[in-house]
Parts: sequence; C-alpha cells; structure tokens
Amino acid sequence: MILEVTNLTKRYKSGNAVDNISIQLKSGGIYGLLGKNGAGKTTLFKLLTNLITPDEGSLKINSAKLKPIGAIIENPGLYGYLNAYENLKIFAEIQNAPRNNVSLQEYLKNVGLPLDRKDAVRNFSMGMKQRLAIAIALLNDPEIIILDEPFSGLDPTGVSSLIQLIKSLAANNKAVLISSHLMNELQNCCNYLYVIDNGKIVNQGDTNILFENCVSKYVIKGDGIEKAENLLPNLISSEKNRITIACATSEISEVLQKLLENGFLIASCTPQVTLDELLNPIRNVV
Ligand SMILES: Nc1ncnc2c1ncn2[C@@H]1O[C@H](COP(=O)(O)OP(=O)(O)OP(=O)(O)O)[C@@H](O)[C@H]1O
Repeated sequence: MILEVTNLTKRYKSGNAVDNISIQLKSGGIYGLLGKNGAGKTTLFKLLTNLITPDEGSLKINSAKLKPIGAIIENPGLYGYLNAYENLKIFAEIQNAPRNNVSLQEYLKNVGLPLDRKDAVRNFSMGMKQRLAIAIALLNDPEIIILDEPFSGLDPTGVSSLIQLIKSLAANNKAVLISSHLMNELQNCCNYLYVIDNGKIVNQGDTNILFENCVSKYVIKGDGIEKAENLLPNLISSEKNRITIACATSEISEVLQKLLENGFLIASCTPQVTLDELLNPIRNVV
C-alpha cells in the first residue's frame, strides 16, 4: 500500500465532517470517493494533504519522497492572466520543482495541452484548466494524485478525455484518488470505490462488483416492448418501446429469456443504479 488511512476523524461544532474513515491506496489503482454535497470528501482530502489536522486516527504514506502527494483541492487555483507555461513555471518555483524549459514543456505535453497556446488561461475551457491543474499537481513527480471533483463543469467530451488522462497516470504507477458526486464518471474511471455519507464510508469495493450488487432496476428497450407488460410482475413503468422493471442482476437473464420466448425483440437492456442504492447497500434486496 502506498497510502494507509486508519480511523481518521475530524470534528467541527456542527458534527463529524470525517468520521472514523479507513482507506488504502495501491500504486497503479484509481480510487473513487463518491458522495453527495457535504458528505465530507473535501475535508478528507484536506486531511490527506495535511491542510488540516485530524482529531483522531493516523495516516501512513509508504514513500521516500519529500512530496509524495500531488493534489487539486476545491478549484484549480490558476493565475487567470498568465498563460499555461507561465502558470506552470510559477508553481514549479513555489514548489521548488524542476523548471527548465524542456521539463515544463514536457509536463504540458503529457497532460495533452497544446504547446502553441500562448494566451491567458482565463480563456481556457474548463477541461484545459483541469489539465493544467493536473500538470501542476504532477510537478514533483508524486506517487499519489488527489483530484477533488475534477469532472465538474466538463462536457461529455471533456469528461472522457480527462478519464483517459487519469488512466494514463495510473498506467504510470501513480495511485489516483478522485472525489465526485457523479457516479457514472467514477464508474467509468475507477477500479475501486469508497462511498461516503455523513463523514462515514458506508459502502466500498471493486467498482464493477459494487455497481452489480446495487442494480435493482433495468430499462429494456425494443419495438413494442410495452406490450409485454402482462408478462412482467415487476414492472415499474412502461412507455412506447421502453419498460422499466425491478430486477436483480441474478434474475435478468430469466426475464430476457421470457421476453424472447414470447416473440419480443430486445434492442437494449440497461442496468440502473442510483446514488441512493450505493449509499444504502443493505436495502438492495429485490
Ligand atoms: N471549516 C469548517 N468548519 C465547520 N464545518 C465545516 C468546515 N469544513 C467543512 N465543514 C462541514 O463538514 C461537512 C463536510 O464538508 P465537506 O466540504 O468536506 O463536504 P464535501 O463532500 O466536500 O461537499 P461538497 O461536494 O459540497 O464540497 C459539511 O457539513 C461542512 O459544512
């Protein structure tokens, strides 16, 4: 493990922002921290990066590096009136990181920023700002990268290219920890998920398994599929060419078989998971 957090707690007058949290990160893994607004994600990240001190618990980083963590917490704090290269150079100076022309250009290239963009970063798209912030987080070649809500404000193309960049960091053996309230983005990106609510980790596991275990509904599409209503006791809703049924992963093949046997052609069958189901794993019994 590159990072081991044990029973971390942070109390405020309003209550425990982080409540007895334990997490472990391995090099090369992409970890998601999924939770609603106010769940405690940013507070946990501030504890991991020593911006605040815990009231209880411990944090162990198994690295010989002076600065093993690179992080973007809350917003990428960029200088809007400077260009990408100038931003990177200033942060490299502040962090005492290598700042010769070649290595700075290399950082920009590695995060996919065009080297010929010389205008101020206030003109950049959100996706480009995120990339620049990641380049800054990478300046000291940290072993752990922490990204707080990196998908916020990105369009679908920006999200998928950011996911590619995050995967390339993990392929270079970095441990990446990402917070978000967006389940689909984390599902597409992370190997392992921690679900946080009210300061506590309420659910965790391999992303695919976690989602599979939380599926309680399927949307089935097909020409005239709404006419299958009477075949399906677990029907939730029905409209032209589309039905939604309550059904666990273990039961869906039987349902599809029944539809096929009765002459219905299925165009797609999509599992549905809501954040509520991930937050309340015990309730997911169909
Ligand atoms: N400095 C502080 N003083 C008092 N309460 C705080 C402080 N920082 C955070 N909190 C409280 O701790 C809880 C967790 O906040 P936190 O910002 O960690 O949540 P979050 O999951 O990051 O939410 P968001 O997605 O909205 O940023 C909230 O109830 C918040 O009001």
